[in-house]
Amino acid sequence: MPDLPRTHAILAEYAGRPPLSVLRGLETSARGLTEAEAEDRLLRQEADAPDGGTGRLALPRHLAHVAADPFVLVLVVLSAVTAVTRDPRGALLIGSLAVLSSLLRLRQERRAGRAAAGLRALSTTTATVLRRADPASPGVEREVPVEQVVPGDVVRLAPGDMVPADLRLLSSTGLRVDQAVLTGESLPAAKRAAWTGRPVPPPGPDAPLFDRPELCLMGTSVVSGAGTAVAVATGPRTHFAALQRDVPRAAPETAFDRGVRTVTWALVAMVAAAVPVALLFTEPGPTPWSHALLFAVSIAVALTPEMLPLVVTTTLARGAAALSRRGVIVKRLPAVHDLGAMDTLCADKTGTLTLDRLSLTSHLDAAGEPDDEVLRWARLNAWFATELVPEAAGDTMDDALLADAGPPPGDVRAVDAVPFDSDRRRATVVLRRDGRLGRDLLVTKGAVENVLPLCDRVRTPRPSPGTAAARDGEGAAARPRSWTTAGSADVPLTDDERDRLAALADERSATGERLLAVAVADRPAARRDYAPGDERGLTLLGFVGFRDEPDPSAPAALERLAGLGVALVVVTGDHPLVAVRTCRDTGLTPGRVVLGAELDDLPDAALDALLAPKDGTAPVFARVDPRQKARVVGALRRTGRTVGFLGDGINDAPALRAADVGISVTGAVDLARESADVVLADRDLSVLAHGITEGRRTFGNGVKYIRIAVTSNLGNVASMLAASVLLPFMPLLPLQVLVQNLLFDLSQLSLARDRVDPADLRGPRTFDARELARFAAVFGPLGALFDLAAFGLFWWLLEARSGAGGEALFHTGFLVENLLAQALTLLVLRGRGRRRGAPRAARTVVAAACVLALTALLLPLSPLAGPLGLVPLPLAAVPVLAAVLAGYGTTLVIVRNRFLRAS
Ligand SMILES: Nc1ncnc2c1ncn2[C@@H]1O[C@H](COP(=O)(O)OP(=O)(O)OP(=O)(O)O)[C@@H](O)[C@H]1O
Repeated sequence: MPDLPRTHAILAEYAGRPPLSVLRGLETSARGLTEAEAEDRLLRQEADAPDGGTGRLALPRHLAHVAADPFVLVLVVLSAVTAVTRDPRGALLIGSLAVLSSLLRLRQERRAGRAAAGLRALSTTTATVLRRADPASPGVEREVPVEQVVPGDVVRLAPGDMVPADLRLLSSTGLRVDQAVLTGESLPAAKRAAWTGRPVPPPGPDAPLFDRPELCLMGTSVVSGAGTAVAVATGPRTHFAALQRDVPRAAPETAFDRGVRTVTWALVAMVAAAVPVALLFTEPGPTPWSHALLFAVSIAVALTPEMLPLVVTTTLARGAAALSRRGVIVKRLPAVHDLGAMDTLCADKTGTLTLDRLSLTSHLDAAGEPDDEVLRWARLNAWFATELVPEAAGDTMDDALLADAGPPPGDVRAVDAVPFDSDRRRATVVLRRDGRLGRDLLVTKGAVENVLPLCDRVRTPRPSPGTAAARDGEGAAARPRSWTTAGSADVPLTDDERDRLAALADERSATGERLLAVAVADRPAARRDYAPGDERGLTLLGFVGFRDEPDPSAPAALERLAGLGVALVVVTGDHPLVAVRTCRDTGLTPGRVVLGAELDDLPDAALDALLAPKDGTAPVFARVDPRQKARVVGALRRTGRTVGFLGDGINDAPALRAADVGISVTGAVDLARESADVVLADRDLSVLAHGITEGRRTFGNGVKYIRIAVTSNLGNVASMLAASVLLPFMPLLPLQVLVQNLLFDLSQLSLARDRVDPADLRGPRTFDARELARFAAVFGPLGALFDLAAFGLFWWLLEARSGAGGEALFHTGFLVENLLAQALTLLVLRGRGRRRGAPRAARTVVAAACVLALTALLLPLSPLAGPLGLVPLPLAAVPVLAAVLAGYGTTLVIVRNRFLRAS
């Protein structure tokens, strides 16, 4: 794969050349590649990819990764030490354990990987390319998965698109690209294809490529405007891929990662402490030094829940599969858990609290009276904005404006646009009309606060508006009566008038109406591209109003979320009064309303204080831009919350990435879906509630495994250490410790399929290392106590003191008792008990416990008994085992119930 200087050189070569020369160099045309050429290039591209284009780890590399696991390495070392101590059979068995556990993990991870890839494929990002059936045919737009874009493809860019390759622009309108992934710069950069006719010097080897206006690099995304470009480099050959290889960036840590890290470190500390303690305990007496070391290391292994990665992957994969059946696609497996851990959901209001079906409700002049003229200008703006930038952002408003409108008059055309974006909250088109040589007319519509300050004149109301227009018979999209803004009707905008207009807008917003201001400016035609700086000196014409009805299902869904312990924080780009009204209409009690502009002046500490939960209300953030949305999410996380962000727009992407779990919807723009961890088939809060419950179920079973494994291992190790002090020989051979550990771990894999107590689904759940420690501190010693009781009984009853045969008997008795006790532990500690309303254990768990118990009883009679150093138990052992286990089972249930009552 090319390195960074090489990708730089390839792009630099194409950057300075005229478009035609670029197309020739890539052996393509402005009408795109033919299907056959594209297929040919794709085959070559896939053959070239290190993973064969699957995106998954190749088998040998995956195997190497699994084999490098610390626990496997410990087993390998143990096997080597055993071989050195002249026990080849033991060495072979330990070696087989290493191979078995690696293969098991490999199989499970590949299965989970396949399932996750399948789920990701359900929400793939696509690119729009031009392809031709044959060289003579015209280019036709086709949506293809991003991985199928090949060099030479002509790509169309629209707002919300991820740039699918390294591209050289051929044409563009108001294109602005977010390059934060490459530059860290949050403000979008303007891109243009402009070719001056003279070759531009290519960028030097140190000049950053993202500075070049004619290059759009993979990894960046389109914020506004449109463009057509040709792909120069794709996939692993892009500048972004080379950059990643050079400086791999760690993904931000999620709630799930944090939890696993805490538990893992706690266990590593315990293991590290166990080895010297075990050595200390085994040193005296006749035990050879090498055996003592072996025993110490096997104790360390016994303490480690080595199946943790496997159990976690299995439970998550099962959770993800269950979610996909309910229309929730998980793109990153740990997001299943993060969904369950979420305690705060940030969402905008459109489509979450409202139906997202905007309808046009009013068109008013500056006095607040109905005026068709205003509607005509607003429609011209919407029509041409959509024409120039086909998938323009904020198109729900444009759609509503154009719903019953015909085409604009034939003598009007758009020459340029400064497209909508969430920072400016307005859209401008530049129109020319036949016969008006040398004049451009700017038509701007946008949020009242973002348009009014750009106006210095206002068109005064006309008498009996609407009637004249109706008589024109030109239809709603016809040319407005007065094309120029000059004339007696336009007067300078005074401060008093500004205040009055703002008050008028507030009054209507308070009813929930979403208002856009409409303004125009007549100028001498410009000979360059228009930019946001040209939106000034406008004449305000009036307003258009829309309504987005509250979603009738929202109150019930919000109640369900509240019942699950998830608080909603509304974060919207809309007007504060509209936001408050919508909250009230859906049964939410809005707390303090914070505007985006206020947010910028608020230091972190003040923001954190503002976010602290107060009297059941949550603050509402209104008129916030994309960066401010992300800041709110970051602040919530800082205050210890686990935050989900639900959004579908370009303006939501930074917040989706900043959240613990970014949630988007199938119909969202590519950028939003790409930035999300979870994609919902429908933007429906009750679907999300299902997702949260499933996440908690998954988490609940993972936690069960960790609790039971840590507790039981801790108990075992304690009893073995105690026994090694009391006995003149090791209580279990190292190999026996490992076999016992492996059998128990295998049985615990069944927990991935267990039922979960309803109590565990009620609130947000995260790993709680302290709770885990308390649990282990109570149940670990309890297990050890009964193990020691079994020792005592075996000691006297089996007369284990008498010679080597006695040792083997003791080992066998201890191993069998231990495994049977673990089967009981599995069944008892998995839940809260039937009397507390907990569901019965799943059949798989019961079966696993039975298999474990049967294996324990049959192992000493099997052919494996010899290599494992086991002997058949005498009949006298049966009552001992029965008494100890009956006592253990009963005590375990009693203590569990007490423990649960106390916690
Ligand atoms: N097509 C458009 N043309 C002009 N102005 C628009 C257009 N779409 C939206 N606006 C203005 O920009 C504001 C912010 O829009 P943005 O898309 O950031 O958030 P929103 O859709 O209003 O709110 P929400 O966050 O609830 O989805 C809108 O409230 C509106 O005033």
